[in-house]
Amino acid sequence: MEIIKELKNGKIISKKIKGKPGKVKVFEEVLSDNYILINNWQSWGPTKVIPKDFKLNISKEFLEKARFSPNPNPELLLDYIVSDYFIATKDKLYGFLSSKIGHPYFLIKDGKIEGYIDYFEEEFEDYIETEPLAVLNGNIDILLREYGELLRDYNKPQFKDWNPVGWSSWYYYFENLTWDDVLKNLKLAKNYPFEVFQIDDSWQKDIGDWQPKESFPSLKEMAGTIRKFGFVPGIWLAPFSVSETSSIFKEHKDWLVKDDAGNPKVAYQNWGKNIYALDLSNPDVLDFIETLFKSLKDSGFEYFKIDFLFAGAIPGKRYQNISPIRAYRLGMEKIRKTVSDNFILGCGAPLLPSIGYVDGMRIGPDTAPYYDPKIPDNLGPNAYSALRNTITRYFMNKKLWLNDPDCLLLRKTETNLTTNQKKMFAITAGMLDNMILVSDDLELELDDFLIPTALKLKGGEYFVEGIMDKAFTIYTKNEKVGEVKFRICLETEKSEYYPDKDFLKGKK
Ligand SMILES: OC[C@@]12C[C@@H]1[C@H](Oc1cc(F)cc(F)c1)[C@H](O)[C@@H](O)[C@H]2O
Repeated sequence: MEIIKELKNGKIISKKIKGKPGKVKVFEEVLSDNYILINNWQSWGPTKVIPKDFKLNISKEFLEKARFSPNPNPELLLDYIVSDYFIATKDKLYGFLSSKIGHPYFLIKDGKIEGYIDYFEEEFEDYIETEPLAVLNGNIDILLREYGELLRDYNKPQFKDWNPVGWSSWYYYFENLTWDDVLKNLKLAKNYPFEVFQIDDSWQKDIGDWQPKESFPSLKEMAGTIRKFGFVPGIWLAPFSVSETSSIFKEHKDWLVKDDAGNPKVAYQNWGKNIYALDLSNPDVLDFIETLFKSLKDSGFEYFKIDFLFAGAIPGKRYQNISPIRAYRLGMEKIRKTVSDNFILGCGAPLLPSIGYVDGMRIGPDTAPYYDPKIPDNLGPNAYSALRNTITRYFMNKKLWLNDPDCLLLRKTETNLTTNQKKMFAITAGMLDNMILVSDDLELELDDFLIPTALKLKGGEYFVEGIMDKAFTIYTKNEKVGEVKFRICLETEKSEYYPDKDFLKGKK
């Protein structure tokens, strides 16, 4: 039985289901255009415009390593154009309003847009209402903003109104960060308007063994030192991931998501290892998560970048026969409750299932010291695709969470980024009121005029026009700069801003 709620420019559809529905088809409509805006389920995946006959060219080798990173049903990517949560054309938007139990997605099949919700193996004794689907008609630029409002109003997320500015170690030091590097950058960071100083992947014994490795001090000393320099102590971890070499893997295989044969299931490969997923439906695992975050908080950390979160939502056998999405949200709820007054940045995270559990959300692939529109979207690092997602997912900002576009890389050496590419990123992130994080060795010479440039543009009302065109026009209005318009073409790297303002040109 279908439930329909009429809107001024469309409708919201849901239905009642029970039993073991598995993959439920809830919608289909002839595809009325040659170009579609598609979306990926998690932080690092693309939101982008493609022709309707686009070939994803996802290889089996890629899927062997990435596993569930690109999709909870990765095999679909071999045969179809898949779009998670929402899909659009220039005058229609089809968008699910939640992913609390099922995973909603679209396939392009035989010239049609088909909408599905995957409830995996979960069984429902009583009727449940399906994840609602909004079907909207109008100009896509307006519809995206409206979809963001519908998502906000349906999910009603609470998140901090603190829009952090800070430093992160990853994009210069990667896993080679030493404690001396931390101390050096802490001293230099005092010359910048940073509030947060975040240590990224490098400090830990192993993925799953969240104690400092020998060359780092205790967690208490790490956080205390950062605080002593006047910054909010931030730390990275991948809380739902367990590496094959970790003590958890050796001692608690019962805590892991299993395959049909009852063996631990590889969620993805990284760090040269097989990485497994914690079963968040298991009360003992939730106790582990609570103890972990309580100890990080008690050590003095106040900002948590929680990464590779998709691992918590992989399909497989669990302690309770609930959907992977429901299990994931149990884990996220536990983290949110344990560090409720601290800042949580989601990363590598399934987007809709994370609404309400994070304060900030990485909304694009990793940035990189290169900008290349020709690199195919494989969730890999690229300043071009990070900037593209910053624009195409702008409508989520300050409705669902604070958008984290990933870090500004401002160094003039050890990079292939031009000042113009850095400027495009900084101006866009500022105008769209995103989190502003820098990741460089602060001892290097930086195009650091872009930090006050971005900060001056923040805090306003904003809108993006031309989301499906070759060039975007970003509008911002705030009391510091008045009204600024920024026309940007990512492929040609041509951009113009109106009115011409000195601070945009590198004059302090
Ligand atoms: O291990 C630390 C690290 C790299 C990981 C993560 O970025 C990734 C992004 C990917 F697409 C794939 C992957 F394996 C990692 C995350 O997005 C980065 O910011 C940084 O924290």
